[in-house]
Amino acid sequence: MLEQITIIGVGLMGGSLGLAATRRGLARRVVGVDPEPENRRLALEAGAVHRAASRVDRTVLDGAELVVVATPVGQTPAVLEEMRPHLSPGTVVTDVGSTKARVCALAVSIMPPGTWFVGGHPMAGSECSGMAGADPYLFENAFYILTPRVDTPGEVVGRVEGLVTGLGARAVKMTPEEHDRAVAAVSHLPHLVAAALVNTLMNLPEGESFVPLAAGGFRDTTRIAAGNPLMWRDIFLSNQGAVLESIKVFREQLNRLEGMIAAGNGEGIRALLEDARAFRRAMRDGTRGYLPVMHEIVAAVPDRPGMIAGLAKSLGDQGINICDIEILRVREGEGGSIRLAFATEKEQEQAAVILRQAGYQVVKR
Ligand SMILES: NC(=O)c1ccc[n+]([C@@H]2O[C@H](COP(=O)([O-])OP(=O)(O)OC[C@H]3O[C@@H](n4cnc5c(N)ncnc54)[C@H](O)[C@@H]3O)[C@@H](O)[C@H]2O)c1
Ligand SMILES: O=C(O)C(=O)C[C@]1(C(=O)O)C=C[C@@H](O)C=C1
Repeated sequence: MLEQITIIGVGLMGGSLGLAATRRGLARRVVGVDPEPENRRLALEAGAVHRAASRVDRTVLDGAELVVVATPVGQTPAVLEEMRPHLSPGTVVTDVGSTKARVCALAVSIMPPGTWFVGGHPMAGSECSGMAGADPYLFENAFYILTPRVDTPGEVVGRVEGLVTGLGARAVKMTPEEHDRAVAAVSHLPHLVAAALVNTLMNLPEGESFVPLAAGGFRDTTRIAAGNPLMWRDIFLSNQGAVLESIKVFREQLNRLEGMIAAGNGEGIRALLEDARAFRRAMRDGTRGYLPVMHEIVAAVPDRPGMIAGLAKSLGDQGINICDIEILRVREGEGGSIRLAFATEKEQEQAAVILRQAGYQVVKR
């Protein structure tokens, strides 16, 4: 257990980290710094921090073996500068920012001798912001990228890895440049496409009147467009090269599809969609990438009070753990469908049998 972790920026990520760190006993004391009074109040009230301060000074950094910077990436260099005169030798600083090359390069010149900076980025989050959106389970099973320099001592990297595993996440190491190219494709491009989808709808002459018709497709592809604009502005600007490279490839894909639709090239469209489907399905099946394997069923249930509790109890009584649950559709007063996910195929099969025996209509996915 560490003596003290100090978190600079107790918003969604910093607050979630504080909640997980205090609940899991990762440090004797967690100190938070945030200029927003509401975030400090909520962080203290929720037990994410033991002490909250409005600005960085010696008192918040003294005794901290680990400092986590969880501010928008545009603020991180200024925060490191602010901390610099107060950092004692041996202190390890990490961050949770979504881009790494720029901040890691700047940190080399800002960090005083005897102190260390190890870049970090949890691949988990949400479209919420501030302490109000914080979640103690946010890091559970998430991949957490670390970008240590080659000359960083093993015990320094080990201290940050200890935090990562302590939070329930899984550490993956790469260079800041590899990180930025990868997240440009898997996170930054999807965000800007989601924003462009929403703005496309709003810019159609009758776009607003179409909104009530939007179903799962629009909802699933645009959830992230509700994210914090200032945070995302900083991300795009601090990963300009890799984001522009991803946009170029995306534009080529869009042009190809446009050309095929204009030419009535049905075979070309089918082949292109076939490729996308095969790749996306392989991701869900866990044969590709980092998405956890999920074994799902969809149960049709009547719309009655206590229905979800009853369903969960039938499975819980048989020792079956539900990993994920989602209400897909509801017809008021009649019924709806619920998606349940399990860690193993065996549990999926057992759950389907139990729920069918209990009278539910069940399909495996
Ligand atoms: N939101 C996500 O899904 C997500 C996921 C992974 C990483 N990140 C990264 O995590 C970082 C924080 O994002 P977030 O979603 O928690 O944002 P947030 O807006 O919820 O939290 C940021 C916090 O930093 C505080 N802050 C701003 N300037 C500060 C300063 N100079 N000193 C101290 N505190 C300051 C703000 O008051 C706010 O509470 C960003 O760098 C972001 O790129 C976000
Ligand atoms: O909203 C989510 O579900 C996220 O995980 C957010 C998300 C992402 O693009 O996947 C957003 C920014 C990050 O830096 C990491 C994660």
